[in-house]
Amino acid sequence: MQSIRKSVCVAVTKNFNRTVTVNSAISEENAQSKPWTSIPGPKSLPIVGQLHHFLPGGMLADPIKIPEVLYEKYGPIVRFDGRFGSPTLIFLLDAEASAQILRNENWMPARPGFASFEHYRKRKNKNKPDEPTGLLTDHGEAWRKFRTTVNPILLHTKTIKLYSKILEEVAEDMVARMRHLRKQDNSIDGKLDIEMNLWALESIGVVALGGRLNCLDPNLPEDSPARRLIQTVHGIFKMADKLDFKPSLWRYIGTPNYYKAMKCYEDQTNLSRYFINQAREQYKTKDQSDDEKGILEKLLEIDENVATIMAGDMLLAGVDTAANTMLATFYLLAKNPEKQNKLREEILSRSEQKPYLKACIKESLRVKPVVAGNLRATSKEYDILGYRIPKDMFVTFGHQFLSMSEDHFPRAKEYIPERWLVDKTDPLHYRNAHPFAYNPFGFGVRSCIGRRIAELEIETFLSKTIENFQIEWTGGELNVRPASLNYIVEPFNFIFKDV
Ligand code: HEM
Repeated sequence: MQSIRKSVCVAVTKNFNRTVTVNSAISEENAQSKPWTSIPGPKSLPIVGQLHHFLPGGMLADPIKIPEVLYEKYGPIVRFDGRFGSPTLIFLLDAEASAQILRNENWMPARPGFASFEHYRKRKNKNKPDEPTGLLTDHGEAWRKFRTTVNPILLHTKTIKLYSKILEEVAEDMVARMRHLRKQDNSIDGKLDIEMNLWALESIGVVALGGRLNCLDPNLPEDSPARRLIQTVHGIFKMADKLDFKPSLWRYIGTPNYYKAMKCYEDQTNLSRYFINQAREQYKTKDQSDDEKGILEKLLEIDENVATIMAGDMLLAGVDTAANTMLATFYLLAKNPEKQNKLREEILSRSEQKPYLKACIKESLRVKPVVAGNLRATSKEYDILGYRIPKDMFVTFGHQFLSMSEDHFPRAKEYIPERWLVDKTDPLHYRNAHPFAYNPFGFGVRSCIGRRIAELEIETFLSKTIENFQIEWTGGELNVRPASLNYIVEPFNFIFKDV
């Protein structure tokens, strides 16, 4: 008899029987579980596969409703067949089943999702195949080695705290810029998403490179490197969606989108190198003690290549994520003026601790997370919810669906920062939810390395905004365009009144 490592969970949610078993080998007991090909999912047609469901009139035409529609129709596990090189995906909408895979994949987790970017970086490295390409695109031992090098510096609280003052200056400059852009009716002239991108790039720029990029200069030209870098960041997430998830023939032939993507990746690499080289020139004139040294300086002392790649990846991963979280938080506070007033009271009290501020941001990431789901490629076979999932299968965890579910968070659709503060006797207490129902920064050793940085940036800027402006929303629902990230799009019906 084989020795089998196994954990089993049985529960009933809605009408679906749930069983989760994780095995390194299949036992007689769970040989009953069905093959992954029997997992229910939208019907495939010859050639087009499941594409027609996403077209106007199709059941998945509204991207925001996809998880709800899938859950109602198929239950907590759904299969999407791959076509033309796009991977087959198993969509998990169950917290316990997600926990089973994420916990078991936590030794050296593989997060697919940037295959075409990885292809670009590996092709660029073809004469040095052993060189790393970075946390977003490396897997296995290469990823582990890179992450082990950067973790002690990027996750060091004292190092992150070094940036508090300069991030406050960035926030003050952004508030001044918003005042400058305000029209007579207190709305902002121009596109608020671009403005938030400029703030996010300036903020992550000071952390990644140790100096100001001057993105908030009122005379910043339209073709400035900062604005071009922002465009390439949007491009990378857009291309990941088009080439790496949707059906595309780029793996077999050079499609027009393939060439577009390669150009975008090249531009992003060159633009971030431009900023990194500028920062390195400035270091030459600085004489700093070890305590004052920032992330780039410390990484440069360890490994020049790792330092350059990490700085570039921060300028990539830290822009759209922080900008869209900011926009979502503005909206939720504008729609909930009593919460906004409570937050302002805490900020104006000048108290050192700001629990309500932190709770407001946590709640925004629950209600309107910028990353709706996460991904892993399985490193072994699993028995999940009665199905056998093979090794190397792509599994998506629908974390936004779970964090908005009444099964985990009472009054789930409401914005209630208090749920992160009340004690455990209160039904709203966040710990009543399954721990894997709320994962906005991912899970485990592969979770977001920029989490503390993002939190500090957002807390600093949100404080300054709420201190200076009463934010209102003048109508309609907020428009969210889900893609690789949840993008908040026009119209931006915000009013920023002086407090
Ligand atoms: C609100 C802001 C942000 C959110 C919600 C967010 C969310 C995430 C999520 C969900 C992941 C995947 C984790 C996993 O696979 O388990 C991730 C990975 C990552 N994030 Fe963030 N992120 C944010 C901001 C940032 C910032 C500011 C940086 C810059 C340092 C950053 C850098 C990264 C990197 C480099 C990875 C890949 C980590 C790895 O694979 O080892 N993120 N982020």
